[in-house]
Amino acid sequence: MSDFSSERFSSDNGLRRDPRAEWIARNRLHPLHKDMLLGGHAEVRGPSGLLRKNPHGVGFIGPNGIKRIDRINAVSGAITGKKRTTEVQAVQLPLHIVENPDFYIMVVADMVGGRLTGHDKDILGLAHQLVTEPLPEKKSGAVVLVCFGESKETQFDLAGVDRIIHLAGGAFEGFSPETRLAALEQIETQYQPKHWLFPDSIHGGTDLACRLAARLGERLASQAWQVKGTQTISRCASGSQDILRDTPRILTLMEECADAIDETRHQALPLPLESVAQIDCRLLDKGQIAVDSSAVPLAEAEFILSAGNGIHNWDQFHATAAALGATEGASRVAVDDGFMPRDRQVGASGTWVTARVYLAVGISGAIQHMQGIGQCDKVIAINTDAGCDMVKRADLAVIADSEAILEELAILAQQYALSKRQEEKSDAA
Ligand SMILES: Cc1cc2nc3c(=O)[nH]c(=O)nc-3n(C[C@H](O)[C@H](O)[C@H](O)COP(=O)(O)OP(=O)(O)OC[C@H]3O[C@@H](n4cnc5c(N)ncnc54)[C@H](O)[C@@H]3O)c2cc1C
Repeated sequence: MSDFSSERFSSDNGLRRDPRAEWIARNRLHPLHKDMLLGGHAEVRGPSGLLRKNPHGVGFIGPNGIKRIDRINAVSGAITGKKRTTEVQAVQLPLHIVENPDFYIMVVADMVGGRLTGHDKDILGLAHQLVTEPLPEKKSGAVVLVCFGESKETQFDLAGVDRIIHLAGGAFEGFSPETRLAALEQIETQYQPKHWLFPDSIHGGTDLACRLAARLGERLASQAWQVKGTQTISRCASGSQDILRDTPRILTLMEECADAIDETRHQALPLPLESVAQIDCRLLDKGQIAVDSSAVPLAEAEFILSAGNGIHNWDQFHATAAALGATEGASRVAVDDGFMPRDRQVGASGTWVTARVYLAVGISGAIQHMQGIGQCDKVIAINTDAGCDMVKRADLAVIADSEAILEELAILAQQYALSKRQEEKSDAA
């Protein structure tokens, strides 16, 4: 593997130029050109011997003093995969340390599908605004994430989590508001948080916030979208009016109430919690039931089958999505051509998705599309072009005609469903 340094030291410690590295840096079409830029080389010595600054390179410090980091998965992801981006961020961002916090702000996250949602991240951003608000005495606060059930999140540190209380295990899985409330009461007793922040959402945030407020005998602010110190603005009258009120201790917050954290890393240290009291639950979660996958909003879908310009048989695409139980997505071209509705568009000008599996069929991987799938766990590409950006980004790629692969997929899904039904029948017998 080549060493991409354009400068080397000679035996007498004088600076020696590497003409090959300089040539690669100048030649955009060279296969190693992008690796060189991503290697953190913000400066390259030009042919005249002058140092040339590369404003697009990771690590370049702009005129405003801000260091450029690789924040979108699309560019680096297309070349080196998602992991590379994570590494770059982890190295570049300064660590925010809270030694001995005087107070805590609790953020109770929805964690849909076991990962922080965009909504959760906005609230973590708002929690940091509340922490840094000027206080009469010089006090330091920490943002604590409280989350329940299985977690698949790997980037708590990048989302602004100073401390974390993670309650997993049978009692906290699924719909378990009574045990979760008992845990929140325990946290209240142990840490007396300055604020409790919840997502104003149908995923459990609003429900849990109302239960906690009722249990503590406090009034909460619901649908809050701006919190400025002692004053909070909440939406009311079906979203047609705002009301200004004093900031209470418990708030349910709307999406985009603040910017998510993206300039710092945080410690995400576990915060100890004494054992939660056993309670007799009157609610019993008997598991999930199948829903119509086509009715699931894209932003919440766990498994997306996405169609691009490489789909030529749309009936087959819809049938395969139904057989796989996948939510349908699309590239902008598929939407603009009228094959898919606008609310199914994935990407910069569509929906940013966070699926566990994103299956891109006949999608080339334009930057605008890649921006929308940056948070997906696993990307699978089906494409006839082995060199396209979607194939480079994908964790698994199938280089073949979309129609042939979708046909096989539909057959396999039907066979699986049939064998499941037969198993159930024999179990019942
Ligand atoms: C301001 C702006 C905003 C935009 N926002 C978005 C956005 O939000 N979302 C978005 O998606 N785009 C967006 N775009 C458009 C984007 O730039 C691309 O044009 C678009 O994503 C391309 O869609 P595509 O990959 O489906 O089509 P194409 O680029 O045409 O790619 C089709 C792919 O299908 C493959 N293919 C062809 N035939 C087959 C076959 N039989 N089997 C398998 N594979 C096949 C080809 O190899 C190719 O890779 C935006 C553009 C602009 C300018």
